[in-house]
Amino acid sequence: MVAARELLTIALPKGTLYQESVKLLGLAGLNTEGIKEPGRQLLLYSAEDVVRFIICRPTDIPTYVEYGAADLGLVGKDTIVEQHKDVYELLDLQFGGCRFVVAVPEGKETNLAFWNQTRVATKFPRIAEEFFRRQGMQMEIIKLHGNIELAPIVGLAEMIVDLVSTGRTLRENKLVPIADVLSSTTRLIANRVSHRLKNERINPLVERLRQVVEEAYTHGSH
Ligand SMILES: Nc1ncnc2c1ncn2[C@@H]1O[C@H](COP(=O)(O)OP(=O)(O)OP(=O)(O)O)[C@@H](O)[C@H]1O
Ligand SMILES: O=P(O)(O)OC[C@H]1O[C@H](OP(=O)(O)OP(=O)(O)O)[C@H](O)[C@@H]1O
Repeated sequence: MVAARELLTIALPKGTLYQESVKLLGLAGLNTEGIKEPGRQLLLYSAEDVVRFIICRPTDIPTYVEYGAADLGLVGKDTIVEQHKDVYELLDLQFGGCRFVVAVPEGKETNLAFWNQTRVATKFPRIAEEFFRRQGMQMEIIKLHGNIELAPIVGLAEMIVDLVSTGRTLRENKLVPIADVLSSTTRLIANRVSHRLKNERINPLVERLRQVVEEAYTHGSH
């Protein structure tokens, strides 16, 4: 008798990373028809694969995975570093690439050390704090939840630490990068217990994903 496959729960990030996450899982052999256009549904089930998908905010993915509400999750490295949750990072999926920079208004001093003991606005306070500690700088970190570029324009902070992808937002708000903080791509993370107990389900999927990513990378589709 063939043993029934254990249910695998995968947390997917809403937003920027969603479509590419679904595409990658599809290429790795999962039936993703039901999750391509999820509408307002937050929990979807693929009976064929014995997989359940949780659709949540990117910032919440490490929490779902740490507590085991999801066995696996796809999320940006930036979020993993910022959240510092106890999860196991399995694979670099190599899409959703972006970098974090320190930026100041155009025409202002570009030597980072000059800005010691000033205010920096960011959505990622831990990433910023660790960066400035390594630089030997003491900054007042102001946590915001979005539209970070506004802060130096209206005098809330002297500088920002924020994500740059195309560079358009910085340019349109007349800000220039003066230091690199972190590079980020999407990672596959696992709950530590699931990784041990559900290895028969997780390992083959990880291997298929690894092949898909390697092929995509070799053929330059990312
Ligand atoms: N141009 C980009 N803008 C935003 N995020 C990007 C971009 N390029 C890649 N990313 C990656 O996508 C992740 C999620 O970004 P997204 O904007 O979809 O979420 P969010 O609205 O910031 O969600 P939350 O508020 O839950 O963090 C980022 O943490 C980053 O790893
Ligand atoms: O270099 P670009 O391609 O212009 O992308 C960078 C922008 O994208 C992100 O913002 P997002 O749209 O996620 O909104 P937010 O500011 O509310 O986080 C980030 O915070 C920048 O503002």
